[in-house]
Amino acid sequence: MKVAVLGAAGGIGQALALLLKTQLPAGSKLSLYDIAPVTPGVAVDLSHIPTAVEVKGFAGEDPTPALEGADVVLISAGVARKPGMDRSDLFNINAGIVRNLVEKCAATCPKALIGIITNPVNTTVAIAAEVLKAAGVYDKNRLFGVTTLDVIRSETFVAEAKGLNVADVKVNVIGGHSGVTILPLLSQIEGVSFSDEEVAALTTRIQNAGTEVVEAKAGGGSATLSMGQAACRFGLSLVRGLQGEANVVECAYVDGGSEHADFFAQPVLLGKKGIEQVLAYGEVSEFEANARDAMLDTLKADITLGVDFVK
Ligand SMILES: NC(=O)c1ccc[n+]([C@@H]2O[C@H](COP(=O)([O-])OP(=O)(O)OC[C@H]3O[C@@H](n4cnc5c(N)ncnc54)[C@H](O)[C@@H]3O)[C@@H](O)[C@H]2O)c1
Ligand SMILES: O=C(O)C[C@H](O)C(=O)O
Repeated sequence: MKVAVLGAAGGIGQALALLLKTQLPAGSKLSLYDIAPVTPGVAVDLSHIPTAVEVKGFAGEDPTPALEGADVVLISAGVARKPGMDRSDLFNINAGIVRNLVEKCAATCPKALIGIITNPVNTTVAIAAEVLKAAGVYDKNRLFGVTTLDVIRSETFVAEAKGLNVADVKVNVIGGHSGVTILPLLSQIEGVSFSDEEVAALTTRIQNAGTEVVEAKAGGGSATLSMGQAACRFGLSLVRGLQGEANVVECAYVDGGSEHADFFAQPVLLGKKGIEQVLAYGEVSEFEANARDAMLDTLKADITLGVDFVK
């Protein structure tokens, strides 16, 4: 199994690469690419960790050597937010970066599963889909917006608020990955109940958690370590699915035939070809149904921006 990380010298990329080096199955290959010249050095550094995962690093303008034979490509290349910015403010720079990198994926590893981390995810995933379509290699079951950070934040915050063992808390997060488009389905969590005030406060905290980190880092970037962990969890789930493990389910932002929008985050069953089955997200409360319906204009506009960028 070969996993490529594009943007591997960045805050997320290095954390993710470290976690993958220590957690990918024995015999895997880890391929690191970034325009930053330090990238081969990041690979040398990681290669001294005693695990049976081979690491190679590539820098420069062309990611092709890093992508050859890749089964999974995780893309975190691009710029991150600073205080006062919205994720959509990253579009001008990151749209072109994602387009160019996905063009290379289409040419070099068209069957790879691609996970897009680069913001604004609601839009960059639509860009990736259009690029793959233009290259004639689009398979909606192989493209994912990585929204796992919203899931792990929800699980952490709920466990904290209710005094639960976080390992026992599972939360579906649907919609997209920005502001009101992030919708944790708190009503579905087993064994807990929330007041209306608690639901409103927790939902807002989860939706604003990225901003919480951006402000705490005070100009030094956005979430990198928690995102590294989230991307590692998601990447390992993709690998487990490819290896034929049963019942691997993650929420992700996908082209899953949703009635709500062309791309929508919801649970998916992962398998040997990527998405095996898009799963229903289940019953929602009145609060959640209203929040879901209220997000759709924003989500659809984000998607259209991405489609129009490529067309
Ligand atoms: N999906 C999520 O939940 C989530 C969470 C956190 C951050 N993000 C996003 O991830 C992205 C990366 O964040 P970060 O904190 O790692 O940023 P960072 O600035 O630390 O790292 C970005 C890396 O991308 C590299 N890069 C830039 N252009 C490139 C190109 N054309 N080809 C290859 N590499 C290139 C840079 O050299 C840098 O090493 C941002 O867009 C951020 O908003 C997404
Ligand atoms: O908030 C950001 O800009 C980064 C990321 O999308 C996050 O949710 O932490």
